[in-house]
Amino acid sequence: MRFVKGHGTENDFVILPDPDGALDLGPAAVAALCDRRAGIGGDGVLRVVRTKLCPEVADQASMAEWFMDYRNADGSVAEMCGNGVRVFARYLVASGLAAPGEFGVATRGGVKRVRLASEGDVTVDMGRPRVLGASRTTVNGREYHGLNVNMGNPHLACLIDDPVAGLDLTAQPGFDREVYPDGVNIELINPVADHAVSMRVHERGSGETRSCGTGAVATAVAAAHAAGRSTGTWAVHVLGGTVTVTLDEETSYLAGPAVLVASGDWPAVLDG
Ligand SMILES: N[C@@H](CCC[C@H](N)C(=O)O)C(=O)O
Repeated sequence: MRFVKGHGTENDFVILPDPDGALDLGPAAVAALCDRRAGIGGDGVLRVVRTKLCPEVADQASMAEWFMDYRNADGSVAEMCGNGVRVFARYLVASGLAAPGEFGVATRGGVKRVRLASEGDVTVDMGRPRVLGASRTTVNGREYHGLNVNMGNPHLACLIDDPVAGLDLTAQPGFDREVYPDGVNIELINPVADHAVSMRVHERGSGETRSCGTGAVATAVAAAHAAGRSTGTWAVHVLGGTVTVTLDEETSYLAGPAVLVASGDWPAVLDG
């Protein structure tokens, strides 16, 4: 199996080209690939497969040739991955499967339009965030309150007073299972300037990651909400860099770097 490794602000992925849908990718194989000591290592897997070959998204085939089949590091399936779709687009262009410019990518959360040149930032139209009320989390015994934001996948975005730099997100934070029956991605946020925030994230299925694109949009939504706004552009500083989120009346945009760093075979095929 060929693989390519890439990341968006250090939210890192193993990309598996599978144009004809030949791979049988179970949770155990995904977890083995993502293992940082015994595998390649990653926060998730992006399988690259023709949309029309996948019954779960075949209705998107007329709008998007390629389906981003996203899996978390523990092998679970998620609806969307904002950094993943940007890295996926970078891979499509770099491998000649798509031309630079603007095109659609099929995801379990619907078609996402991406915009990129051969180099530079990748921007994705993330759709309209759905704000579903308030909820709370417990991190190392401290309770934090935040906004339930759905980006196709579930988020709890909490503005907090403690500096995010000092948080320990090693353990699974507590959350309300009635609000989030399928689990949740949890963002903890400090405003650092006007329209700029620092964010740490604990992702469903992957643990703490160094960035999360859907989480960055949820973060901007929570920051805007706290400021009594619904539109504007926010810089979201994460452990792996900075992404930019723009909210307008209709939709949201996520922009930032997306790079490919290596390729190889799994399991290793060695000469000699
Ligand atoms: N890192 C991603 C989100 C990946 C999916 C998430 N862990 C979930 O289970 O919903 C992003 O950049 O959005």
